[in-house]
Order: sequence, then structure tokens, then C-alpha cells
Amino acid sequence: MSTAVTPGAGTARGRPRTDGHVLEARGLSRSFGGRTVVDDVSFTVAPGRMTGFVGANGAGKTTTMRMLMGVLRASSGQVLWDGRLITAADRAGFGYMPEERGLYPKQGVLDQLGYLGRLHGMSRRDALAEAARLLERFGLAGRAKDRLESLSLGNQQKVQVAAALLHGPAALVLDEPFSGLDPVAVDAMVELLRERTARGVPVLFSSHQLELVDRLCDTLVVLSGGRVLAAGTADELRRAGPRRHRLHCEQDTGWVRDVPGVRVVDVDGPAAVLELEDRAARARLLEQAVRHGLVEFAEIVPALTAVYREVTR
Ligand SMILES: Nc1ncnc2c1ncn2[C@@H]1O[C@H](COP(=O)(O)OP(=O)(O)OP(=O)(O)O)[C@@H](O)[C@H]1O
Repeated sequence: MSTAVTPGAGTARGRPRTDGHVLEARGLSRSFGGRTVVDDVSFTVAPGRMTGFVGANGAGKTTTMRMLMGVLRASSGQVLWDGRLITAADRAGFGYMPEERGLYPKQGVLDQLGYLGRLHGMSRRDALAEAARLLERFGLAGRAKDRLESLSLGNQQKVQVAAALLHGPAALVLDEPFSGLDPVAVDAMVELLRERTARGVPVLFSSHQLELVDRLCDTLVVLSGGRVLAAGTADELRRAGPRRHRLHCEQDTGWVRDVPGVRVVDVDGPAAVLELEDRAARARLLEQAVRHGLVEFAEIVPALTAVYREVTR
């Protein structure tokens, strides 16, 4: 099923801000040796919104993010910042966590962050102070003087995130920032990212951890085979799929098969999962259900994992 949903004005996590900047991919495509791996991809990352970028291995997420950041040239299409063509100066103000990471393994953690902060125009003092604060938030204050390569991979990852956040970026583009992090580190990172969105920063991150994406994201972009299959809030994507209800009675629910306007997805003894054609079908169903000892009738709110499977099927 292919679903295209335009993000609405409000979300379960609050109204989007209108005072920040908008990052936009417009018709981005990229081919390698004649093979198109990103094909006419368009989406926006709104100010103050956390946008999750999901899709199977090889769907084209990293390639798209590289084009957004200008480290890879697009075969066609544009990247816009506040509705105009993005510039190198705009991008220099972004925080980017590339898939290939790219800090210096032999350099000390704090020194390295201080150096990166200076590259972004911070004073040495401010860069070191902010780096120390971020390391503290990630529980790495005691490792500040250690060489990066002496840290575990998960801890190196936290330093990478700190590097992306250090200079107060105007937008964040993060390629799988959560992979390999323990649950406490995930929580610390969620909190840090939420602080940024609360200030109006647009955040785009890719992830294969759908439960996390569900918990964190205001908006989702689902990529498959280099194309956008669906985009919208998690609630909009849920609503775009079939609406299902769970019925539970005291007696066997096999009778539901004979109720006009009711499509049976599954019947298992006293429980059934159903799709209803209209309100009349619902009324007919409930009338019968009461006679069979109705215990529960409720709409099923699908997990994002189920929605994802549905749209990529
Ligand atoms: N430099 C390159 N040269 C040739 N093919 C490439 C290059 N970079 C990416 N590809 C191909 O483009 C496709 C998309 O890759 P990409 O890394 O963007 O996917 P992804 O969605 O980020 O995957 P994953 O979830 O595994 O990281 C893949 O088939 C990949 O092999």
C-alpha cells in the first residue's frame, strides 16, 4: 500500500512552531552508475519538530541525508532552507552526525570537542564549557581526558552526538544517532534532542528502532526503494491505514461473519478483530454482541511497527 499524508497543523505532541526554520528536500534524486537509489524524494523538516526517517536497509536514507548536508551532490532536485536554496553558510550552522561518524580516534575527547566547537566559530572557552556540559549529560565527564578510541563504541557515539550539538545548531541531521546506545543513554539523548526542538530547531534523524521513533517523533518519513512511501504524523499514518476494532464476548464470536458490513480480520473463540463498513454496521454488530455477552469493544490503535509494515508491504 502506498500512502501519502500531508502533515496536519497540530500533533499529539503539540502544535508545530512557526518561528523557526524549515529544511526541505524537494525532488531529490541520486544515481550511482546508472542505478537510481534516491528517486524524487520530497519532504519537509519543520521547525521544532522531530522528524523520523525510516526505511529498510538500502532504502536511501543515508544518501538523502548526505544530499541534505551537501556532502553528496544530488543528480537532480533541491535542498531548501526557509524556502530558498540552501547555502554552504546555512549548512555550516547545522549539526550533522554522518553514518561514517568521523571524529579523531587518537585525540582526547574534550580537546577534540573544543577544537570542533572552534571550527564552528565558538570561542575556545565557550566550546570547552559546552563540551563539558554535554559530556556530563551523557555521563562521560570522567572520560573527558581519555583518547576517543579508548571509549566503548556506544560512548564514542555519545561523543559524536555531543559534537553535533555543541555549537547550538540551527538544524540537526542525524544518521542513526541511537544505534548502539544503552537505554540510559537513549533517554539522555531524547532529552537533549527535545530541548533543541523546544527551541524551534528542526531535527531529522534516521533509525531502525521503530518503538523509539514512535515515542520521539512528531513526523515520520517512510522511504522504500529510494521513494517516499508515506509522510505525516504518527497519528496521521495510523489513521491512513485500515481502522480495526477488537471485540470480546463471553461466547464464541463466529456469528460476526454473518453481520452485513463487517469484515472479519480474525476470529479466535470469544475474541475477534474486525473492520466496519459504516455506522450502521457498527450498530448491527453491537446489537448482536450484547446478546452474546459483550465484554469489550474497542478501536485498535496500531503500533507504529504495524503501520510501517502496512505501508511498506
Ligand atoms: N557511493 C555509492 N556508490 C554506489 N552505491 C551507493 C553509494 N552510496 C550508496 N549506494 C547505494 O545506494 C543505496 C541506498 O543506500 P543508503 O546507504 O542511502 O541506504 P540507507 O537507507 O541509509 O540504508 P541503511 O539503513 O542500511 O543504512 C544502496 O543500495 C547503496 O548500496
